[in-house]
Amino acid sequence: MFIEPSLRGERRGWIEVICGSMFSGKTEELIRRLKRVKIANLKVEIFKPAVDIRYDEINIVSHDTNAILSTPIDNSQKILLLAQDVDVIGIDEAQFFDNELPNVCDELAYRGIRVIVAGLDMDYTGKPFGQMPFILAKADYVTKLHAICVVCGHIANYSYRKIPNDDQVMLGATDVYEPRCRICYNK
Ligand SMILES: Nc1ncnc2c1ncn2[C@@H]1O[C@H](COP(=O)(O)OP(=O)(O)O)[C@@H](O)[C@H]1O
Ligand SMILES: Cc1cn([C@H]2C[C@H](O)[C@@H](COP(=O)(O)O)O2)c(=O)[nH]c1=O
Ligand SMILES: [Zn+2]
Repeated sequence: MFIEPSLRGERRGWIEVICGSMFSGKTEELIRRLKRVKIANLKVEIFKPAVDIRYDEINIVSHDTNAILSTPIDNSQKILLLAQDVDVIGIDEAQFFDNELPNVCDELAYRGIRVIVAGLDMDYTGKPFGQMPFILAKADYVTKLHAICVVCGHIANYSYRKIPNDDQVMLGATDVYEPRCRICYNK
């Protein structure tokens, strides 16, 4: 389990990334960390891409229906504007953000802010998704989570798309995707 360094005392920012396949628990882990931030009475702002309306337009919602309030935004630069006087920033579904997100995360960390980013490391074809590889490269801490393969029960790190559609972005949950291990994904 990730144990957070203290934000008390000398002000130092950093970037944490939570990645993995769909259903691996990224959103639950993000919510867990953000709830602890609130318990510590630190000031937090939480963002998600406005396109992510799968379960809710405003809240971040996990597959297990855990939820936390967020601000939907259509441009990563808005995070810099809205991050005045905060201690911690949370960002979900980072793979959907624009190319500036890695620089935005860097800038926030240099301002002394703890930045927690959750997102898919790979798309349904197994390719790195959006800006995630660049944020992973810049991260101070990386947590890679795994789902359970629905075919064989081993750990899964691929998101298998069940529906024929070549678009990289296709919102959905169990209606469209299932987590699979390396072997079952390639069958
Ligand atoms: N095949 C699976 N493997 C693991 N968890 C699953 C699976 N199918 C459904 N779940 C549920 O998904 C939850 C994780 O949801 P969530 O945090 O939203 O994941 P992610 O953000 O990585 O897609 C688990 O706690 C579990 O209840
Ligand atoms: C693999 C893959 C996923 N998506 C979409 C499907 C969901 O709406 C999100 C991922 O949500 P989760 O919190 O990780 O379960 O991304 C996509 O658009 N393209 C893909 O290749
Ligand atoms: Zn498998």
